[in-house]
Amino acid sequence: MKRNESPLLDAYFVQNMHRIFDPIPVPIILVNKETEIMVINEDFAEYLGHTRDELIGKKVNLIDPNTRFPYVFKSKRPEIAYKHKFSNGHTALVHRIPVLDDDGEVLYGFGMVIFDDLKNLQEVLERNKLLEGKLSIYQEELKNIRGAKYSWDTIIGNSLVMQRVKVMASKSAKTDSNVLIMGESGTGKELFAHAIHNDSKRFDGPFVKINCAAIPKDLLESELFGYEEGAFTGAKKQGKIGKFELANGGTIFLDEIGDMPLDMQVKILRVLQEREIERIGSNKTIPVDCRIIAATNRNLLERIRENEFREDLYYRLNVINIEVPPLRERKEDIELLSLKLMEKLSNSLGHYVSNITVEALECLKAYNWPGNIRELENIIERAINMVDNETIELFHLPQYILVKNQNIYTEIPKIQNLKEAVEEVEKTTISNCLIAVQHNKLKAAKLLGISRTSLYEKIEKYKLL
Ligand SMILES: Nc1ncnc2c1ncn2[C@@H]1O[C@H](COP(=O)(O)OP(=O)(O)OP(=O)(O)O)[C@@H](O)[C@H]1O
Repeated sequence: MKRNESPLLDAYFVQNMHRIFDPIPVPIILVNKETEIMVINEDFAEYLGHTRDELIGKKVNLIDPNTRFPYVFKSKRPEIAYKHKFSNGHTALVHRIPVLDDDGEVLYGFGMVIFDDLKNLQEVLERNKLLEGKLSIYQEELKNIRGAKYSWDTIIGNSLVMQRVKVMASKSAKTDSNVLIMGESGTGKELFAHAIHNDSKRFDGPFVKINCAAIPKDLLESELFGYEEGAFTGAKKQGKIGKFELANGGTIFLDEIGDMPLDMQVKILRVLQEREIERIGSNKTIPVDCRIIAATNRNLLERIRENEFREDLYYRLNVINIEVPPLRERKEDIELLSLKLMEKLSNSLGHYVSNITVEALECLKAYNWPGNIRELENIIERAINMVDNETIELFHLPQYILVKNQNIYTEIPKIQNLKEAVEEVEKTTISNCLIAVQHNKLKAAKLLGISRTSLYEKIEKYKLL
């Protein structure tokens, strides 16, 4: 069509344009350069409260005095998502687009209502904002629940053995091989698993932990693999996603793997080999892409000899072996650990304790720590609760540690005058007694063989409240 030819005269063109515009479910209009309405779809005509025949050929400003087509033709720039108030009172979001020829001259104006009621749009936007807000809260929560909490910095210990273990563990973080972490209970195996995940290429994915010893045998399979709707009596109606699926893209930490029942060991082995699972009650296989870190405080070779652990599973898991040493083999770490734990626990208990006496520290170092760092944590927490000022002293430590370390009193003799020494014994005895009877003063006075008044006086004197 030539530029000067009026398209209004071309009924065939208009008819065809209506064929295109009418099925489009948003109001659309095409005006010529004189701003006369050439094409308008049924939706728009209805929106303006007219029939299409009433509108075709009319100057658009007669129908809508607020029209901005003249400005758009002048600027030759499209107006995208502009707010527009129509003469019928509707406020909408509209596009106004000038159609230019090869010389940049205006041919037509194309208009379109993209949102016909701004009040609704506001609601949609607010709902969307609310949903986005909620989503980010849940994503954050999920990250906290499923993410790994600890990094190398949170693993305290500078002893040579710990440095070696950390180097080994950080190397393992750079691979995707299975890792088996061994060590006594409370040595920090879980901390290592978190740190490896956090330092691996999967750090952004989930870190999913399952304690194989804590979950009843019958539930372990459904926890690990999930189940389909109605898979067994008592199953949740909508089914359940298992830990392996949850860990997809991340790491699954199989804690206490040495206590896993033999029948489950077979199933785990299959997942390690096939990298796929089947939910209970389904025979559909689901591929899973997760790294496996297992931990145990058991001697797995012994368990294999006792036919309690599968040898093939052991070798599958034990690609990288990390042995976390017990605390008694790294006593050099006790001071740093105690100070850091004091800092951490003071914060959570809201009672600031920052020092420990040499005697108390020596006593901690002389103990053999069967419960490892978990036990040290408990003892520090207990002491913080007993301390009046900012220093943990010998008598803040539990009796069983003091008894086991009686030799340290002879090894490090402390010269005191007799009055001070008697007072120290008195203070410790009363303090221990009060803890033993949970601060029941009547009971304590009876056990100590003194009057209640005298007990109150001594409590005050030694600030034992
Ligand atoms: N090196 C460390 N630095 C700081 N805290 C530690 C360290 N090792 C262990 N802990 C703390 O000791 C406690 C026990 O650690 P963790 O649960 O990792 O031990 P575990 O070896 O996995 O024990 P279990 O075999 O009983 O599961 C945790 O509270 C942990 O924060």
